[in-house]
Amino acid sequence: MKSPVRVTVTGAAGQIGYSLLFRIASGDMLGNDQPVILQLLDITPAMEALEGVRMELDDCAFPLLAGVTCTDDPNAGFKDADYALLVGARARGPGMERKDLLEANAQIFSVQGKAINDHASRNVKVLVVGNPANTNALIAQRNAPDIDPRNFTAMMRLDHNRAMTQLAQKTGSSINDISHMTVWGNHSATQYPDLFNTHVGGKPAMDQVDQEWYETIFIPTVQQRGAAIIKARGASSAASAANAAIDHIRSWALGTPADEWVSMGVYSDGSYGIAEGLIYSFPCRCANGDWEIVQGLDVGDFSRERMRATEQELSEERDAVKHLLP
Ligand SMILES: NC(=O)c1ccc[n+]([C@@H]2O[C@H](COP(=O)([O-])OP(=O)(O)OC[C@H]3O[C@@H](n4cnc5c(N)ncnc54)[C@H](O)[C@@H]3O)[C@@H](O)[C@H]2O)c1
Ligand SMILES: O=C(O)C[C@H](O)C(=O)O
Repeated sequence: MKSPVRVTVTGAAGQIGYSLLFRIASGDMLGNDQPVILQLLDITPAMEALEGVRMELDDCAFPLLAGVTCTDDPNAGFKDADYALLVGARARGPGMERKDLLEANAQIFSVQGKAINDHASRNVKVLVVGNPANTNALIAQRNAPDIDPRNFTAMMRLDHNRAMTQLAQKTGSSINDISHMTVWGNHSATQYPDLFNTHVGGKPAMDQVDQEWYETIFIPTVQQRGAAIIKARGASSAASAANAAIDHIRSWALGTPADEWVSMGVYSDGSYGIAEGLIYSFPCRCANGDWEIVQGLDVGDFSRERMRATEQELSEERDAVKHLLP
């Protein structure tokens, strides 16, 4: 049996937390041979509810769960963390864009970035889920100067999974037939789900759908899916968000299949002409606990324009929080 790894989850008493923790503890995220210690962080008024979640975790008698701590202190919450899932933040309501949350949530990520810098493992893998996820990841990363910036990522896997299903349903195929999906940019309404390199049943997706559906149905449906769920449920996506967080960390830690990639919000190194240092979603291959941006994909004028628009939005978000970026 491997020795346990420490997984910090913030906002652990919230909606996503409730769908996420039990799957981490059951081995869905890191494999069924990897014991975990859960370090649950939330704010002081949520401590009683969090205690209830801990009681339920106990009551599952998970063989892989080697310990659970609950705290409202970020310094304790991130102590020696090997993985950190930053979920805790306000969620948007109807009629809001995710960037409307910047002011309410940005401070959380500067405090937590500093706590990660001071207390987490030097190899900690950080996934930011709380919105606006990419810019919150940038804030955390910039407040953790002693950690490799590549270790800070933002969740785009929900968008990636949404795009896979929309395409499978349109083409009457199984999700297992879809490969090489890419969602570029920001987890926002400017994100660009790109089918030009995607395959359905091993053949180019764009030969199997028409351009009009792609432009007027597919792209807006994926871009607006979060809002559609808020409208229908009266609350933002939770189980599918937790599932995407599991998928993101699992790919990063355990690798992507040969010749396949996933979409991850990662530190831009200037690939595809995207400004260095933004947390931008690229197609990524993962192996040996590391990720790399897939190079050399076909990017025509249609794609280039949309990749730039979402980059521009991320630059504006970055400028809006520059007081929090050391
Ligand atoms: N990136 C994505 O794809 C994606 C998908 C779904 C939701 N989200 C975002 O995830 C976040 C959480 O969503 P939810 O539905 O679980 O919300 P929720 O309101 O149910 O839970 C949020 C939890 O965070 C806690 N929290 C607030 N401030 C905190 C702090 N400083 N430290 C630790 N915990 C803190 C709250 O007390 C609460 O328990 C929201 O910002 C939402 O918009 C992102
Ligand atoms: O849309 C939201 O605000 C929640 C989440 O980011 C989502 O995409 O479902």
